[in-house]
Amino acid sequence: MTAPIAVKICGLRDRAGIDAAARAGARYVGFVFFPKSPRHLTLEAAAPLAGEVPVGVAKVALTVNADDAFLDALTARVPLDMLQLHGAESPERVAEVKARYGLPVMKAVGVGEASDLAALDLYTGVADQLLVDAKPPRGVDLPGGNGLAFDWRLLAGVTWKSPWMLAGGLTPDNAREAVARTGTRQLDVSSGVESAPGVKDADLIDRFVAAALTAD
Ligand SMILES: O=C(O)c1ccccc1N[C@@H]1O[C@H](COP(=O)(O)O)[C@@H](O)[C@H]1O
Repeated sequence: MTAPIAVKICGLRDRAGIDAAARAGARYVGFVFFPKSPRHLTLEAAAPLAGEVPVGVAKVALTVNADDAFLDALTARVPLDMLQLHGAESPERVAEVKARYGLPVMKAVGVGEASDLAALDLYTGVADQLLVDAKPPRGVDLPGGNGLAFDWRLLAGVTWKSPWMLAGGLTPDNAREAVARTGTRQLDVSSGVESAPGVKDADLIDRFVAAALTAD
């Protein structure tokens, strides 16, 4: 049986964004803990926000090469359902984080060309989920959240044993095409549902989720 399509809205920073994502039918909401990002949240800001997320919507914390001290503080203060590791974390580090915090881990891998896909195999069976994102262009500081897509044709005929999400440059206008071209059952979006960097737009969130959920 084909899994139903699930949507993650990442980079939420306020109650209005959480409400919009939950109302639209998102399955996951993401909070970014990376100071260089326009979507960065402090632990102090994130804790009450995470507490507002309705039951049934998974709260995902995105970190980039975070050390144990930060993850200890994050997991102690913010109620979470999943950790998203979006840096250069090795498979060993993913396994360590999973064991230490007892939370499911999603590992992001940047894809720009066919040879990048091999890295995803290293995390299959180690991470609970894979996140197949666009590789950032050279010189760009953010490892994700750049609103750029990769060539989805690279995924033709590719499958992984672990559940996976597609990310990178998704928008309300290309969500259906992304599902059709890649066969993904999970979509992760940030920039494509914003009116400005870090500012989520309820109408775009609505349109994105509606497009994704009716993509079949
Ligand atoms: O959103 C960010 O600011 C961010 C910062 C650091 C790492 C990842 C980040 N976002 C993730 O990137 C992808 C794609 O985002 P976009 O839709 O292309 O803007 C997504 O997984 C976000 O969770």
